[in-house]
Amino acid sequence: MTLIATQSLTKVYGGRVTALSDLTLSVGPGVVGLVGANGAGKSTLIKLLLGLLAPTSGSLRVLGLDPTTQAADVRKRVGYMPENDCLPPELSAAEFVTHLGRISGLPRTAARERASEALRHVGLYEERYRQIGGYSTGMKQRVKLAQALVHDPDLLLLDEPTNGLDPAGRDAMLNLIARIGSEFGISVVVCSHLLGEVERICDSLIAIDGGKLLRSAEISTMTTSTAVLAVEVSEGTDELGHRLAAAGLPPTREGRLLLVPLGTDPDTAYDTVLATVADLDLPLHRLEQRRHRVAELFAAREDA
Ligand SMILES: Nc1ncnc2c1ncn2[C@@H]1O[C@H](COP(=O)(O)OP(=O)(O)OP(=O)(O)O)[C@@H](O)[C@H]1O
Repeated sequence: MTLIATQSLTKVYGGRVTALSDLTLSVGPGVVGLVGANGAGKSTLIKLLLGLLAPTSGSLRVLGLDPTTQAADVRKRVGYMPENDCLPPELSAAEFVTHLGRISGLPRTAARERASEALRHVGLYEERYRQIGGYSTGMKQRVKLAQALVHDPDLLLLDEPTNGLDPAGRDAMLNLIARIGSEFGISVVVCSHLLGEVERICDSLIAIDGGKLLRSAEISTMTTSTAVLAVEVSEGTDELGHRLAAAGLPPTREGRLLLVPLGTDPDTAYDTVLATVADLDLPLHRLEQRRHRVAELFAAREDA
């Protein structure tokens, strides 16, 4: 099932600044990380998906709808958490989220109930009648998340939800987003300039750079295909390296470790390593499987 599809999507601001260039991508259900450096074009893409901006050229679909001509329908089914602080300090969270529920078309009582529910989900139920102006940054981010959830959307677009949070606050926010994805079955696109931060909660990643698609893939395929076996022997490291290379498993050296690519048949590779160590009668000190972190894969690609 495709939730978001873009075809050669291009956005040029004021005839001069190309924010997105010929972007073609397809997003399925789950928690999807949209990562890229500041200025990569993430916010622009989100605004196009919501119909807040019109593309310069190309086309896009969100839940099968065209945001350029069906923006109101898109926004009924999509929740949006903007990057910037946009909260009225004098209102309570309950008033504000109820108000946005009303704007989304909910009747008064339903809006109030849904607002309480959304604020409960984000952990602000107890504090919901306090003025937002007195909230911490973490609490304000949660109010922004609650207002995106109030109308029970099918898809959430979250623009830098961890902005301004300390490490503990970032962790809590990411856990909350992961929970929304798994418990409520809502698909989530979460924008971040910190790849290492979002990768742990995402099912797939889309990386953009300078408005162009860098890479789009499921996290599992990115990590498993590049797993390595780290082998450390107390002596005979060079000899073991040569023998493994001759056996079709050329390792790379990292200090005292040999990193052996496990490739597409990890069981056979594992057996070959063990057999070679035994054959050479070397004292095996360490043998562990390592997964690359996704950030390392992107870095490796950029170096290539
Ligand atoms: N309204 C605008 N007018 C002109 N240029 C713009 C406008 N909005 C964004 N840009 C430019 O478009 C490019 C992409 O910006 P965008 O905000 O989409 O990136 P981003 O990846 O979301 O970055 P950030 O995380 O810093 O917001 C940048 O060069 C930015 O300066």
